[in-house]
Amino acid sequence: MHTVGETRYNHWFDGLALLHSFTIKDGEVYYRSKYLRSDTYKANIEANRIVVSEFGTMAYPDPCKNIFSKAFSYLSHTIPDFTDNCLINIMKCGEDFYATTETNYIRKINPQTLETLEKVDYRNYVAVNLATAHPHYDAAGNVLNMGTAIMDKGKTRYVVFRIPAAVPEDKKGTNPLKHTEVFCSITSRSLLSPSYYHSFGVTENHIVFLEQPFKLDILKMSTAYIRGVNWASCLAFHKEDKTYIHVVDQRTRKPLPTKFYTDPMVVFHHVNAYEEDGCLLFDVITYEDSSLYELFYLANLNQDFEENCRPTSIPTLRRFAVPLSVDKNAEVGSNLIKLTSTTAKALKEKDDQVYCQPELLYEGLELPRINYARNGKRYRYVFAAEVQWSPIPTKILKYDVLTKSSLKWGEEHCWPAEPLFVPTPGAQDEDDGKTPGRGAHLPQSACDHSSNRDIVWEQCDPPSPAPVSQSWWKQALKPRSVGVQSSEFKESLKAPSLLTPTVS
Ligand SMILES: CC1=C(/C=C/C(C)=C/C=C/C(C)=C/C=O)C(C)(C)CCC1
Ligand SMILES: [Fe+2]
Repeated sequence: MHTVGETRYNHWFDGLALLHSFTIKDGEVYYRSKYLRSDTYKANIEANRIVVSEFGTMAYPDPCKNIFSKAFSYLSHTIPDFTDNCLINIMKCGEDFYATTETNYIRKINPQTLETLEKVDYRNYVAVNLATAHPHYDAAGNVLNMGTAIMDKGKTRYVVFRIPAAVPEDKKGTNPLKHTEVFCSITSRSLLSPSYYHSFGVTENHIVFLEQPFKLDILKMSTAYIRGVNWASCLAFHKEDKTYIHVVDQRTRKPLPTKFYTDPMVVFHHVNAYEEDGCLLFDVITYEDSSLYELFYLANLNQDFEENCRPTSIPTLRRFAVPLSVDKNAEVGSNLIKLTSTTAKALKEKDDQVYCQPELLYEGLELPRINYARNGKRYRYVFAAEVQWSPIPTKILKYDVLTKSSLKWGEEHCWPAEPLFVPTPGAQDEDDGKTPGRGAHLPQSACDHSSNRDIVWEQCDPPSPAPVSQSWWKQALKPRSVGVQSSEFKESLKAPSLLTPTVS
């Protein structure tokens, strides 16, 4: 919902959350939807205008009656209380389902009726101010998620936390969130400008976290209300910085000692990650800058995109490879990746640094999904929305990372959303997601050009060569300087705590 009364949100990531439910049964699909009755929704509807700030829209509570309450209402926002408009994803915790966004709030929902239930503040269970809407699950259903603890006990950290699927026998009936534990944490390079991240990767033994130069400016955030600017303006891409690749060993819960890094980039979605012959490979959708967020201002979306809003970088699937153990005596400049399955490189540098150069897999895709049974493992298929020079997808894509071929589906007057892969119960093949009885016995492979149930997949040309703007390789040739901790970082250590997460 992008308008409330006479007011209108500015950005696509602001709209009031709408829950969707699809039930696929006996060859039919049943659909229902309902607005999430968040506190934000209720306050807006009651005031008949937008009164709670979202990512791209700064809003103020009901007009204040007098100067004192006005001053109070500004001051009370010095520590921002974020929105509970959980518009990004659905998370399963034990038997419970939650609608999620990236703030400290999640909302329990009834998956059958789509009713909105309790509002949960992550900060009651783990000290985080923000958390991703893309948690991971292990085979037992335990949740692994990441959040940022801003200036907590003098430090800003990226915290990996685990919510168990089941509670201990003697605590039966209690909420699994009460048993949340910190799995590990990574100290942010900067106290006042931690990286923004939308997802992270896991393999069977490791966790991959990209500390990218797309950063939140905490000082800007803490003064955003007074300055009347939105949260989006507190995010900035620092093209002069590097992207640090943190790899945590799940067995020791400690980051690997080698400093892995790559060129500056922006990543929203990790597709998958896995281990192969002593290397960790991870596939991500990369951008050269943060222009994606600018594209999604509704004012831009109302115009003719192709004409006015060409993104400066298109979403590109890239594969990175990181060696899990680095020989200290390896020659500087040597490639530590000996795999034949990828052209991604990891170049040894001095001072325990390794520069990673990815392999380009495919250009023009977003909202990636996989068969989640393959998460953290070797896999073959990416299901995604195809996005070329317009952010509105018109096709879904099935990309085969092994053969590097792809199939596309599109139909006139159809605009696909994020494709969700639902495996056939008991399926053996990774891409077996067919409804039994409706062509389920046809062979399944990326080379299958034939009619796939009612869906006609179209075989596609191999990806076109990278356009000139995709300057990864050129940049890779430039000399790279070793990162130093900025004076801002040292200064910030003296600053008082602005956002203190609470744990009870
Ligand atoms: C409200 C709010 C935030 C919201 C972010 C959102 C809503 C991001 C959505 C991202 C999507 C949908 C990405 C898709 O690739 C921040 C910046 C975390 C911090 C400040 C408060
Ligand atoms: Fe996402």
